[in-house]
Amino acid sequence: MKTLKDILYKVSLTSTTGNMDVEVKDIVFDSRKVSPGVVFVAVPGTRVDGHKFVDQAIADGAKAVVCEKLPASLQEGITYVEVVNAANAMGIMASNYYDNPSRKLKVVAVTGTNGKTTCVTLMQRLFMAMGYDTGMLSTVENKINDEVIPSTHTTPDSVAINKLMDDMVRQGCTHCFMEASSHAIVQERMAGIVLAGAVFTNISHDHLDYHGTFDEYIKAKKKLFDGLPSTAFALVNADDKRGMVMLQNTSASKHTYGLKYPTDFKAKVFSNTLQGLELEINGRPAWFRLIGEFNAYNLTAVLGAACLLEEDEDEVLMQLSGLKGAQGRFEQVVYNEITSIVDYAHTPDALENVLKTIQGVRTGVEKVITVVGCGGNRDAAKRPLMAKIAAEMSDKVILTSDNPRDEDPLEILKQMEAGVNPVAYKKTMTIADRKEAIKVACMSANKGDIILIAGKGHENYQEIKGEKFPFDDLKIVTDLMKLIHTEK
Ligand SMILES: CC(=O)N[C@H]1[C@@H](OP(=O)(O)OP(=O)(O)OC[C@H]2O[C@@H](n3ccc(=O)[nH]c3=O)[C@H](O)[C@@H]2O)O[C@H](CO)[C@@H](O)[C@@H]1O[C@H](C)C(=O)N[C@@H](C)C(=O)N[C@H](CCC(=O)O)C(=O)O
Ligand SMILES: Nc1ncnc2c1ncn2[C@@H]1O[C@H](COP(=O)(O)OP(=O)(O)OP(=O)(O)O)[C@@H](O)[C@H]1O
Ligand SMILES: N[C@H](CCC[C@H](N)C(=O)O)C(=O)O
Ligand SMILES: [Mg+2]
Repeated sequence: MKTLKDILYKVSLTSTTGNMDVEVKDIVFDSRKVSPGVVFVAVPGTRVDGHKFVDQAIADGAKAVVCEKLPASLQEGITYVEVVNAANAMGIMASNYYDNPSRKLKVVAVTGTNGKTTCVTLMQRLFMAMGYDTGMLSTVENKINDEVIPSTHTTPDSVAINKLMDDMVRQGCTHCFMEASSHAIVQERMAGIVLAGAVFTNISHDHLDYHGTFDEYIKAKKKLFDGLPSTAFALVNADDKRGMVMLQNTSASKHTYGLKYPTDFKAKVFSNTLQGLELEINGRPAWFRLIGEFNAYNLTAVLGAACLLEEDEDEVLMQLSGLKGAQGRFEQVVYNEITSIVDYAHTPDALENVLKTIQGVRTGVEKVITVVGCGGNRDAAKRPLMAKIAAEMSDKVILTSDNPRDEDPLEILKQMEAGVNPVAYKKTMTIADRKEAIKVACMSANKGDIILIAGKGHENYQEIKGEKFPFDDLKIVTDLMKLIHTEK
């Protein structure tokens, strides 16, 4: 078992009081999960300050406390460690506790507003297809080879990341592909993780509720690149205005990908249909099962990362060509010649891209019917924008609920409606009940039409006031289509 001194290696300390040789049973940052013998780390949060729970943690058996501010009175027999940044210290401690598993793997992190899950899913499947044992940390699921470990966040907390990576090492994995959300970067969930590479997909409007300004949001993404070691690669989308910004202060080797400018990894779209994408990628023609120009970016990023990990380009392209996209990303069900698409587009940029793709592949006079909502307790500024885009780019729009959480669904919908241009009122309606909204979309569709159900993708719940009720867009639309469109 490791001692407190062992796991504090490389943490910036302000002061220590008590026995540093105390054995550590676990690292815990939630007082409600404390058991005897653990180290409790007090982290200032967005709702409460973890320092408030130090006494509770000790009462429940914590042997040591790591904090940014010492309590007014210290208890006998407890070790107190004062640090500059508790979340950062916790990441380093977690890495030490698990013997730095990220150093035993090639870890590639993908950041950006959209495309992270798609990229890491493709990367993990690609490396599995090429014969490697690999792990993945993503929004949809965490994986160690084929074993699925349910995911609670896009990027787990630092203790969970290290535990998962330790399991990956134990199971013989050589690579781990992970999403780096901006929340995780700001909250130091990846402190102590050694990366072999980082990829930037794009940045657009999201999470301003959390970051405050767009500049702060950009800074959060950039921090990932600023912290890369010189042994790592940094691969960025050169077509995104902020791609080069990410490279400004990195010590890593710098690489670009894109569709528009000369880049290290470059693609051109030959054709884009509901069956797949035909690209010229790094000068070679190749066919892929994914749909939409945005996926041409994702595929090029994946090709780039694999080449920078020194894989053979021909082999990569051959394997990549056979792969399916991630669950809930442009998933299609065709019933009675009506195509229903479930997609996780939950930002204005993603919604616009998906609708552009649909507009690009429609062949005739068929209608595009969009069902979309915006999450509660999340960035409110995207609500009118998403409704505006949906109304402008569809023939019929049904605004509905998407995880209202603690907010009033009707209030969220009012904010969405405010973005709809009056000329589009006629084709827009609001139905708060998401199942009812999908049903009306199915009833309005005729042969050839395309229904887009956006925002929830793989999610199998609707979160209302702290409770998650079962809800699965794909299953609901499939059942409703059969019910409504089976010819009698
Ligand atoms: C806004 C946000 O990111 N919150 C995360 C944050 O919680 P918080 O700062 O609100 O914590 P808090 O409730 O204020 O508590 C502060 C500290 O006191 C501790 N505490 C609290 C209560 C108590 O009784 N005892 C106790 O010890 C808490 O464990 C915590 O350490 O730290 C927690 C522990 O790591 C996270 O679980 C939590 O994620 C919440 C659930 C969440 O919804 N996060 C989302 C926004 C998120 O992280 N999303 C990104 C993806 C976004 C994207 O699409 O790009 C993700 O990576 O998943
Ligand atoms: N490269 C891209 N550029 C723009 N939009 C994209 C891109 N890739 C995917 N999208 C759109 O964004 C949606 C979310 O994609 P994905 O889940 O891969 O992103 P993510 O970054 O992991 O999102 P999250 O932050 O919620 O985890 C997709 O359903 C699709 O509509
Ligand atoms: N990772 C994103 C997912 C949003 C998905 C959407 N369905 C919602 O609930 O708002 C978030 O937590 O903001
Ligand atoms: Mg994701």
